Amino acid sequence: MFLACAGTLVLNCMGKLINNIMTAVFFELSGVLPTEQALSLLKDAVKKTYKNKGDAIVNQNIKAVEAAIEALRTVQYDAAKWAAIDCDRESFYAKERDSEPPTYVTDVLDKVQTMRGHELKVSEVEVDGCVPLSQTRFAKRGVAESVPVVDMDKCIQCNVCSAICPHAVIRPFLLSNMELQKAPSSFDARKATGGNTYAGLHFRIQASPNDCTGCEVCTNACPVGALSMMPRLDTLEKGHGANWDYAMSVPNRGQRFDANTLKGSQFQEPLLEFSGACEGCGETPYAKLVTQMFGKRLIVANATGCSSIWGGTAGWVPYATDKETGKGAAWGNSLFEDNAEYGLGQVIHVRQRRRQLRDRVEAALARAGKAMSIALRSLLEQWLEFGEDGSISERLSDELQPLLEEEKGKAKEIAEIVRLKDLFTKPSMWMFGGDGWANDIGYGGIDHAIASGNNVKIVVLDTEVYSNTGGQSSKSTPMGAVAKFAQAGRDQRKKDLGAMAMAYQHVYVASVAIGANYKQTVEAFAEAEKYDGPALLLCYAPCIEHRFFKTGLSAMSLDQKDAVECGYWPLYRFNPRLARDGNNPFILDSKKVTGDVMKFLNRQNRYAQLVRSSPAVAEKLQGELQVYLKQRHSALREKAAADLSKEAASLKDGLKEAKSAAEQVLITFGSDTGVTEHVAKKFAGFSAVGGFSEVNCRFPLPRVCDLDELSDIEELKAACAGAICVVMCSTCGHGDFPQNAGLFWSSLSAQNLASKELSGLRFCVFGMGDRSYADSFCEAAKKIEDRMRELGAERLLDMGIGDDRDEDKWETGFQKWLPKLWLTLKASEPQDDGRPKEPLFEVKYHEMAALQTSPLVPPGSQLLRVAENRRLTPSGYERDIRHVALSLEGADFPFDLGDAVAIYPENLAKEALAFLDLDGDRVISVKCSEHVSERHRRAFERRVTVRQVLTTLGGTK
Ligand SMILES: Cc1cc2nc3c(=O)[nH]c(=O)nc-3n(C[C@H](O)[C@H](O)[C@H](O)COP(=O)(O)O)c2cc1C
Repeated sequence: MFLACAGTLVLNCMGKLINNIMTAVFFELSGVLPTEQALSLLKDAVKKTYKNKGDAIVNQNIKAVEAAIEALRTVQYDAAKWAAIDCDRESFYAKERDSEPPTYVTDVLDKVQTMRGHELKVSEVEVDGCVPLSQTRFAKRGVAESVPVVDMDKCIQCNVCSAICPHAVIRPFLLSNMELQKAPSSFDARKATGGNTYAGLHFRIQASPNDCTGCEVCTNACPVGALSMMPRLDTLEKGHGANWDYAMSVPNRGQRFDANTLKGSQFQEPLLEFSGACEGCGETPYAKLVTQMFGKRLIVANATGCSSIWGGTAGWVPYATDKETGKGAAWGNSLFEDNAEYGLGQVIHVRQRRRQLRDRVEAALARAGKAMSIALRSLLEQWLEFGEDGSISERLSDELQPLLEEEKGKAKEIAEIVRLKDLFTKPSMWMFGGDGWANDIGYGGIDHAIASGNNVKIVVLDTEVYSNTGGQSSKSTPMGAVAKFAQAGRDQRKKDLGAMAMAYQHVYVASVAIGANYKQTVEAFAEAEKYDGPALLLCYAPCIEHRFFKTGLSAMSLDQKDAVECGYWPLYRFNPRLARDGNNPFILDSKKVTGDVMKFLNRQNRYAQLVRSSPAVAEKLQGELQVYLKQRHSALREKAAADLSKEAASLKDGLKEAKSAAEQVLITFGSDTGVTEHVAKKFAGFSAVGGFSEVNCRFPLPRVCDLDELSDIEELKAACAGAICVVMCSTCGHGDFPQNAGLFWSSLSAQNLASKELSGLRFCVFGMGDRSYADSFCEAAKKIEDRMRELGAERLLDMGIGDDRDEDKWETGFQKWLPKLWLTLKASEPQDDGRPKEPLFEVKYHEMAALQTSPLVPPGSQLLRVAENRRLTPSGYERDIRHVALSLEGADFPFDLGDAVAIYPENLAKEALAFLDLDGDRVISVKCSEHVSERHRRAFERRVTVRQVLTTLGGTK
């Protein structure tokens, strides 16, 4: 006789009760105690353990104990064969691996995994405490009962499922035509949407059945219900394992996209994957996001706590290296009480060594500049200038490494630089830890680190309790919650770490909840990294210790949303940089409280159990908590407005007369290649001639944002309250929405919106397009206008149209529409007062030899070779019609029917140089003002020659 059928029981529905099921089975089979006595003791233990969770949970566990014994069945087996089974990796789990693992996995981890750890030799284990990365991708635990499967007909390609997945097991993939043709038959993909950057690509969401934990977080977070759960074994049968393996073999195209956006970040390879965190963990999505945004130059100092356990469980390490470049996150763990000092030490160490490198580079250029090749000299000079920008430094470092290696023998000064070459890339240095670390045990260190003004970036994964050690209360545990050491409900307010850090005034602080607002989270991480100084990110992380009724952590993202909506968890960003420019540094991102706090609290047993055990205490503490939350929200609202009103006092005075009749305006744009964005900003510039402190400002400074920033309908309504909304939108693809308007359109077109959802909202639309796209001419703008009207919004003005085919392109239609718009806004037309405006570009000359110039290509594009350029019309004929053939040789350039190729003509620089009397070989660097678009700014990330600017960048301004 052998084991029981408890496995069937587990699969049938009792997976979450596995502990008690297996304990019951153990006593029955082992005979340690008479079964009846053992079961009676076990049931007593169940009652004691779960009494605070309520009768339903107690009864469920007792039922599981009884059912386990009833489900026991005898299985006949051959004892000799059983004893001879070789529990090695081939027969165990390795068959699921899609590629050959490194020797550390086969020689060390597999032995541990298959209970042969005793065979390990000391020499096989790393002696210095370092272990190789990227191990978990070979673990293939296959623990989920069910895993998510996508319905590509419903998927809107928003990448939310991937962003919220705690284990990086569900990801978006982009494939070329050829790659799609080679894909397995069940690999269902759709044309990638979102504008030019996606041209010719196909999109699919795919989960890895053998890495997924089955938490269902993604299924619940999907805004359109495109994901459903399917038994794992069925998905394997239907080819989803093969789909995943195939998707992973396709080149990653992340470099085409901006990692500092929600959608773009999810196309970057996550360098934290398949960790052993609890299913539905609320912490890991934040750490994973950091690896996607900055992973290739990331250094993490991790405090002890959950994040050090899922982050570095010996020996399966979930931090990984990038498959293509081998670069990845460097991660180290220190104690609770000294992690901030550990991280600060690293920051200071790197800063000092980089200063040393800078000195050496300067010395080498001064003393050995002549010995160097022009290319090396120019790259070193560029590094001196741009090396403090993380991503530019990474690119320069890649270009520098081979040259330094080649030329290190030329002079001892060059050889000295080589010793520090790992520091050409500016690392992105972060500290991770939980609320116990940040608020209690490590607080002294954190305070010291942020007060020092150093560039420390601190992520607090706030589960509001010591999760890893079993749920002890921390200073972050809110009033009224039950935790160990606070069994009668915590009677103190949660420590306001954010307020304490903001009091310093020089610390960037953000409070985020990824499932509530993905965009705000990504923005906060991007701003924190960019900020030259300390940053503190408070991240709301639902945890098993919150003990959610019914849903468990499957509703992790929805819980975050509810927490924000009811005012339990505020979303804000405090950016001292804004104050330097005279603006209010505090932005409250969760302006409105709409949800019910009590409903939110009562879904979690940490609050509900107090209601059962001590109703009077619960009423008192939860009442006080509600009062506090209200007070805090109004204080945050005031903070967001009050400072501004101070800053704006002069503006208001000046505005009194001039703009008393003028309307507030919100300008929002959808733009693919930047033209509409330019028009929107130009219009905003007209509106606020001279800027914020200018008395002649024509009406209150308008907010300008892209449409996706308003993709939450509530946000749209709030932003338009009391203002006129001017929507400017182009059409791309063939009737598609621009890439920064797709999410907006998904929300606006949702069928579940009330018929008068937008009543009271006043708006007008300016569409940009090309009438040669006859049937889809300005389709996106038209759709927006129709839908807003359908939802009860009031259109104030007929749609304006900017047509590429008009004489002055969009300008023709815009100039006709503009006077009507001024009238609508009750504002006089702007007069050019002739005063100088803030310069858009600042140009600096450099005394250096000519640069080796490669053609400048607009970001997101690839350069193709012109294979043929032949005039088709006779030379005397007025029209110059040509046959141009482009070579696709060696380009990762999937090409689909209907896609577009842009030809960027070169200016005749010779004439321009002569006209402007400039030396084309002079080297310049260009600093762009904030009003220059990101796209154009990126063109000036490196030094260029005057000729280059006039030849290829002439269209920039
Ligand atoms: C690849 C591509 C596809 C386009 N598709 C359309 C279209 O379907 N309908 C339309 O009216 N205009 C279309 N246009 C024209 C653009 O809307 C127009 O050039 C506009 O000024 C671009 O503005 P933007 O840079 O802000 O996106 C397309 C342009 C490109 C480059």
